[in-house]
Amino acid sequence: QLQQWLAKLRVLSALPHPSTTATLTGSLELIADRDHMHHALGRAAAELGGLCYVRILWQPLVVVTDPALCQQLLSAAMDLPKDPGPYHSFNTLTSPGGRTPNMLGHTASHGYWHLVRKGVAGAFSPRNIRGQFPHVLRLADQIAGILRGAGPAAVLDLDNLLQREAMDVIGRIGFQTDFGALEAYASGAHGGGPLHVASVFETTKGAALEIAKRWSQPLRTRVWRLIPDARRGEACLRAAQARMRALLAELKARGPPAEDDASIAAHLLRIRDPATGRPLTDEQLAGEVGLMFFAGFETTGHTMAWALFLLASHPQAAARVAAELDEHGLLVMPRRPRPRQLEYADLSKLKYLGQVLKESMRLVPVVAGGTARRSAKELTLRGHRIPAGTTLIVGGIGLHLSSHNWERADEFLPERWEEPGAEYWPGDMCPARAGTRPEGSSGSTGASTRPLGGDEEEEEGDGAGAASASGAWTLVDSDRPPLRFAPFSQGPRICIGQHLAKMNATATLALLLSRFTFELPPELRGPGALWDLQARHCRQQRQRLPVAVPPAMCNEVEQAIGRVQVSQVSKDLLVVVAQQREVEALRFAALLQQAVDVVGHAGLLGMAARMAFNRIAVIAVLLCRTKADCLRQA
Ligand code: HEM
Repeated sequence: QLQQWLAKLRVLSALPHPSTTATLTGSLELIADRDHMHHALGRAAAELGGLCYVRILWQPLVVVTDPALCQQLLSAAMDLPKDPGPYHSFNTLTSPGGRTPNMLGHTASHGYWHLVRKGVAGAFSPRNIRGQFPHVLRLADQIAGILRGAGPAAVLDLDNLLQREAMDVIGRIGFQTDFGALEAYASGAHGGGPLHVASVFETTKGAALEIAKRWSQPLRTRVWRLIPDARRGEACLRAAQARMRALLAELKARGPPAEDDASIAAHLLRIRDPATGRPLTDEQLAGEVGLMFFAGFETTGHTMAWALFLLASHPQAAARVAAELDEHGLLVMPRRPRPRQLEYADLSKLKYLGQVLKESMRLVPVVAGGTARRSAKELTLRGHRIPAGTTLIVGGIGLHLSSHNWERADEFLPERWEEPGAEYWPGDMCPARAGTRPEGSSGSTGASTRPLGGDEEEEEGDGAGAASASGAWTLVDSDRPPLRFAPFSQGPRICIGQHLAKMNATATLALLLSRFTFELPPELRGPGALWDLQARHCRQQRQRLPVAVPPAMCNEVEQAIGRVQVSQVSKDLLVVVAQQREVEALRFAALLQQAVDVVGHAGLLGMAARMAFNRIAVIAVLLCRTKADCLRQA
């Protein structure tokens, strides 16, 4: 095995790779700094090109951000299976031990996956999503009520609120169930924060966070019994699985779904295996119920939070959104205190808001890791050999932030979307197509570019390579120009919830931005602010309303603060550091704590390690302070 592994590394090292690959850790630093991971991966893609090789610890990865290769690898024609490794932990969200893979984690794009994908496609059709618009509006209105009710002096966590809203939307549309996540917030049942009270939202967040930690800490799954934080994470996972089973029991207790029931649950319960006529087993159903729930709420919530953050840091763009809302009679103004109600048809008319949403999804794609694939056969890509069994990371953040794919790649420029076909790789950047710039949006078949709110044709499924209304498969048109914008991925395994996510995000942002303006505190303005920790201020029209939004993408602060709270070590000090953006100290302390947790719970040196940790954490914090007033607080 060692020989095979070394041989694989030798073959892969013919690909462009980072010059600073350490013998033991490889290029770990690329992902170790999670707050700046976006920049690091974007830079790596720009430096190394669209096809490169990186090793993270012992794991060799081929990272593909060349749009033409991404299109080819993710096409239905190529049918490249998913790599089971990265998806295993996601399966554990919905099934004990990850034994029953859900649709997302199914490696092959046929058989079970095809059955389920086709079976639920109707629930996500544009017509069905359009019918759910009033529910979304009601929930968005509930957030507005919370912002208003909190008053000008309150500090709110917008990212948390928006995730709650997305969760309630899925509860309503998916399962005709009220998860009450926003209600819990409004009634104060959320306690001191997302890690404290075991409501549906907190349990689910805790479970999702545990999965994220398992991704970034490979040994965690093996030693979880030794780490109190991991034990708590495991408890959240089990609680989340139990909730999914309880939800399924509730759904089944309602009896067979009515004919006109268009919910995701009804679609799942109607699925029959064509060969045996049997429905999905309870294990499979619980997995799919859980998947819909998990895949949709954090992604959509964070996406909305990032759009608000970017607008808050780009007042000119925010002013253009306000002008557009005003033009459509939707903006709250002194002369128009009660504007007309937002309608579904407005969503496609709010062109600039759509551009803002696209640009923030380009700049901060919440599924930053793209999709992981693994070929059973050796592949040849751009003349390079890729040995069988190599993990390929396709698309994701590098696709969106590489200067090979975009001009001024890391700037927030909603205006770039005014150009028709901006989502396609232009001919002059694309070696294989020099001079063949795509002709505007008319040729668009990319599902992620589909307009909202118009009179769309009914579409069962998802565009490129998706199941059509008849269930037949359309192959990706090989003449289609490659996409350089794919926040929902592409090909047959493209996100099934994209229409729902876009409708929810556009409607919620339109409603909130028609009533509030969001503003950053002065210390967070400036070019580097996007990539730093965020404590935000939001201004209600004519009155100040500070709102704190934690970093949506990586949960770094949430994790770090969570750990600090767990051990009661220097908690206040570290929270102050987090607020002041001295991330390094926080990360250092969190790392130390992880080490201490392992040692401490092995029963050896526990006390001594903890005492040492206290001291080192305090020193680290003091060393990292830059401002005199923070020193005083410390
Ligand atoms: C802004 C919000 C969202 C983003 C950015 C997003 C992104 C993605 C991406 C990139 C994938 C492919 C992942 C991979 O191949 O590893 C995916 C798959 C998936 N998403 Fe989403 N998603 C969002 C919202 C939703 C919602 C609201 C739902 C459902 C309620 C959902 C359900 C799914 C499912 C079931 C899959 C698996 C599809 C398959 O394998 O056939 N997503 N999503």
